[in-house]
Amino acid sequence: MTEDEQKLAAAKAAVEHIKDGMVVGLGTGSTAAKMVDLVGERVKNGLDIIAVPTSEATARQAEALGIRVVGLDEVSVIDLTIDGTDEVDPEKRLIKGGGGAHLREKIVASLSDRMIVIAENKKMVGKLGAFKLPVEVIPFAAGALLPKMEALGSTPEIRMKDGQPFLTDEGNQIIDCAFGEIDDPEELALTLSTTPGVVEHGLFIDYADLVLIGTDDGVKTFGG
Ligand SMILES: O=C(CO)[C@H](O)[C@H](O)COP(=O)(O)O
Repeated sequence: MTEDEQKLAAAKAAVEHIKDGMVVGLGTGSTAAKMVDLVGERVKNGLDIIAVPTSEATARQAEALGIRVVGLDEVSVIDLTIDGTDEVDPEKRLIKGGGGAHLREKIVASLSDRMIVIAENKKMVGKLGAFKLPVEVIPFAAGALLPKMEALGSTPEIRMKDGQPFLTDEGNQIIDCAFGEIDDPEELALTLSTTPGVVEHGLFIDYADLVLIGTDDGVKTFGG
């Protein structure tokens, strides 16, 4: 199975959890995009749901597929959010934000009754940190935060796009922090969350309920 096929298999398994009447959070990224396509097919076949997208890109995709999209202020509860990940460890802790959408993704996930994470096999890791941890910061503080990220044990770099700092949907910048291995994700998450200028980091701890991993031997699940 190619990585794309593994992503699709995980996305298919996740979409089966969506039922009529649900408010569904739609993640961001290439795996989430496959899931959104599948949701679009089900909507065309009569599925009645409301969707809360986690990025402008996902909103555009969902709208083009005829999925009813609303903002957070229009729903009182999100029943289920389905999103991709950059890494997931055996305790269902995640690194997200490779696509730069982790701020909205975390807000939507935090307001959801349930989060299903979908990914291809290589995203499953024993220890988080090989993927550079994305840290969203306000542009005013970006340069000043680089030494702080270094002091935490990482090699930080400001994410660039077309020769300019990459800007998130909220107009912030991202510092990608290469840790190699993160020994204590909870402690790092707390430190980052209490650092002035940091808007949100890509560590998702206690967010994922069910993880669906596409593998050559079918979709592996852990959690519930
Ligand atoms: O967190 C994310 C975006 O901010 C994505 O879910 C993550 O980067 C995985 O993306 P992909 O499915 O393209 O590998």
